[in-house]
Amino acid sequence: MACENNLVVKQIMDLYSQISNLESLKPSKNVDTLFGQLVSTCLPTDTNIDVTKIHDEKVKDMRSHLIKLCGEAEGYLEQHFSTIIGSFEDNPLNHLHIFPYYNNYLKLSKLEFDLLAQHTSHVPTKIAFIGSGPMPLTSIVLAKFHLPNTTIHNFDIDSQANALASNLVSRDPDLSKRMIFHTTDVLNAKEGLDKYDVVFLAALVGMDKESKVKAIEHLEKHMAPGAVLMLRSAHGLRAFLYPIVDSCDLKGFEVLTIYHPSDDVVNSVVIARKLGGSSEARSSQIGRCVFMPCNCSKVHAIINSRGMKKSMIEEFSAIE
Ligand SMILES: C[S@@+](CC[C@H](N)C(=O)[O-])C[C@H]1O[C@@H](n2cnc3c(N)ncnc32)[C@H](O)[C@@H]1O
Repeated sequence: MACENNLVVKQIMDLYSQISNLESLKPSKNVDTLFGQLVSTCLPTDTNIDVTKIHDEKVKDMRSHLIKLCGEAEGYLEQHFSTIIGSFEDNPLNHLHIFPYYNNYLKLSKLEFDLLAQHTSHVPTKIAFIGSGPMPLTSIVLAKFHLPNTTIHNFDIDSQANALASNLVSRDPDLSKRMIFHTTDVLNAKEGLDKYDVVFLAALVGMDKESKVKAIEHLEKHMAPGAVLMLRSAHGLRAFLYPIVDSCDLKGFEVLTIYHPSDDVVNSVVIARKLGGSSEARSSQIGRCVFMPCNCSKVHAIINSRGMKKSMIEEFSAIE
């Protein structure tokens, strides 16, 4: 059936035409309602929509523009709430729950931490988060709840995002010391990238395939062999909201796991290891781990077995 005749795709296209006609994407009742409807329309995972198999140019063009609009709106939303939360007299980190998607970040960061723990034998001392934003919630949640002795270096192209973000953590006795901010385009971050055990690449860094692959190639060039790259991708209808990262985009890396949540965590998580690391680093993996999509944030590591239902797992191999 032609994709644009698909009822859900028609609903997404209708929401897209309303969103693309908005005067501004800054938070307002109308903007919040439309994006709330868009997210709930794209959340179901029981559809057979595969955006990579859409040939209808109109739908493909709509998707690439919609991803950009979502990214722009997400930036404004973070700016808006970071300004409010940062204005509290006491420690702003006591008020993070005011951010509408705070619970999603609690679940996404727990999922990413669980995946990291499945594939590494030691606690990372230094992490880089590329594209941290005005509300660097991934870094804050990881530092506060999962990695109490890790320093997180946050990179963002936007100096205002970093100013808002550093204000959020400035009055926290612990995170003010463990959260460092750098203003730079990821493509200009060279020296020092080989000092990180783990590098996260935000979903909004590289909003189309070409720029995503460019960022990944840059990181592959400058990361340490054996270091872990955590990326965010999308699957099914959710790929109308965020770009997809495929295994074939990760040349120079060994893709360890691609995990597609089936709850309200929108992003899929991709974890890969830069080739050339020590055998010790590789042996710290527990085989070719694959994960079954599940609602709970506890990730079930299942050693790959050919008998697994293909549709629920993706097998990985090193990409030279
Ligand atoms: C809105 S944040 C989302 C991340 C989210 N705050 C988190 O904690 O997971 C994404 C950020 O990526 C930044 N960004 C986009 N392209 C970038 C690039 N090429 N280099 C560095 N930062 C970039 C944007 O300025 C934006 O602030």
